[in-house]
Amino acid sequence: MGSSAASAGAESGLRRVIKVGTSLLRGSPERPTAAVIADLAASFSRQQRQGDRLALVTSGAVGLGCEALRFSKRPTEVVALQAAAAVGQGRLMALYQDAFAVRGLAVAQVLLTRSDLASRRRYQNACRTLEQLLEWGVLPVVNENDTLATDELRFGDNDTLSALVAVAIGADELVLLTDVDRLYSGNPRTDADASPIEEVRDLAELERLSHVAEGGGQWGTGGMTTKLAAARIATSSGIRVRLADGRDPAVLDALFAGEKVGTVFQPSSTPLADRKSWLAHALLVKGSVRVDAGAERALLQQGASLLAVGIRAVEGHFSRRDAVRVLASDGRELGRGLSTLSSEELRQIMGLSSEEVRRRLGAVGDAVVHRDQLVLTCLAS
Ligand SMILES: Nc1ncnc2c1ncn2[C@@H]1O[C@H](COP(=O)(O)OP(=O)(O)O)[C@@H](O)[C@H]1O
Ligand SMILES: N[C@@H](CCC(=O)OP(=O)(O)O)C(=O)O
Repeated sequence: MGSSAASAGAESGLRRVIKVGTSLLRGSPERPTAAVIADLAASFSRQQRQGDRLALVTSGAVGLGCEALRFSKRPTEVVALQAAAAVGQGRLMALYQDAFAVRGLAVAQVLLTRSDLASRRRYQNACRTLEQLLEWGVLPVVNENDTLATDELRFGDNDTLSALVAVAIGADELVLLTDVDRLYSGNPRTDADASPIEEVRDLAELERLSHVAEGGGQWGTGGMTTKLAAARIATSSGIRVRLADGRDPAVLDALFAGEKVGTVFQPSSTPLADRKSWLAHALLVKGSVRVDAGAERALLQQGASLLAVGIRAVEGHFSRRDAVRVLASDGRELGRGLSTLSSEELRQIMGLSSEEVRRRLGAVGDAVVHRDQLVLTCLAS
């Protein structure tokens, strides 16, 4: 995020986002939820004193709601999940408030929906609020606004949300705490031969590993699949990701001390800038445009804007300023960006020269997707 970069420069410590999954926050008879949170508070307060700026992304609203309602398993209907989250979110915050107060730390509830982050104005607003909390030394405790998020606009899991929060605050590191000690070559619960993976060096290696990820347990939602998606978002934005076992109360201190635990995903050496990262990851894509070989060359080799003359097909229904995928003629994704024209307008003018476009549509700019509003996702490494 623009403003965070400047203020982050003056800090002595690191900016870190720690995501705590449902699998941990459900607790166990030996280590109930309150004990998990008390351990987090102890580690957080030590690290804040070292100069780090920390934000927490927490799951657990549905899990704690289900516990309060004495449900034996997670409901599957969205409305029941939303109502359970409404029961659990207040309980979750009360636990954080109490445990962090013991350590002298104030906490702030931040509830976000996917559409908040997909609108640039609301995204920047959220960034500013998070920045203010960090400056005050107050811990943002972020969760998805489960009760309000509509089905098609839900993250559902908090892994993706945590990566976007890490991008939003200009974090150096994203820590994913879960109930498995690291990434394996297969789900260790079902595959006895799965071998541990300690380091994922770049995005190409991450892509090659995508097949190893499976879903999670009874209470977690995304499993390893969404953790790898989160790692892709964060590392392509220059943020190191560490996946570690939150069942171990000493794990955060070890991570903060720089010890090798869990799996580390190294950040890209050519990270996307803030705006491009937002275009690549936060947007809700409404449709796509397919371009010819000449347009593909102009976009990839010259960094040009996309003009109507290179568009061969338009898919979906979208309005001016909506996000679209830019596809090669064979369907490969080249990039994502904001379209200056609606799908209906584009269908009238695709393949036409800029002069002809103006004759038909009046005073519109040459670029259908301006290069400043376009990120070439196919070049990310
Ligand atoms: N390749 C893999 N390596 C490690 N864990 C995996 C893998 N594939 C699937 N998993 C599962 O992912 C689970 C963690 O995800 P999840 O239950 O969603 O946790 P959380 O609630 O912390 O997000 C682990 O318990 C493990 O069973
Ligand atoms: N927002 C939801 C989180 C959903 C969830 O289970 O996420 P995760 O811990 O990533 O599997 C909640 O608070 O229950």
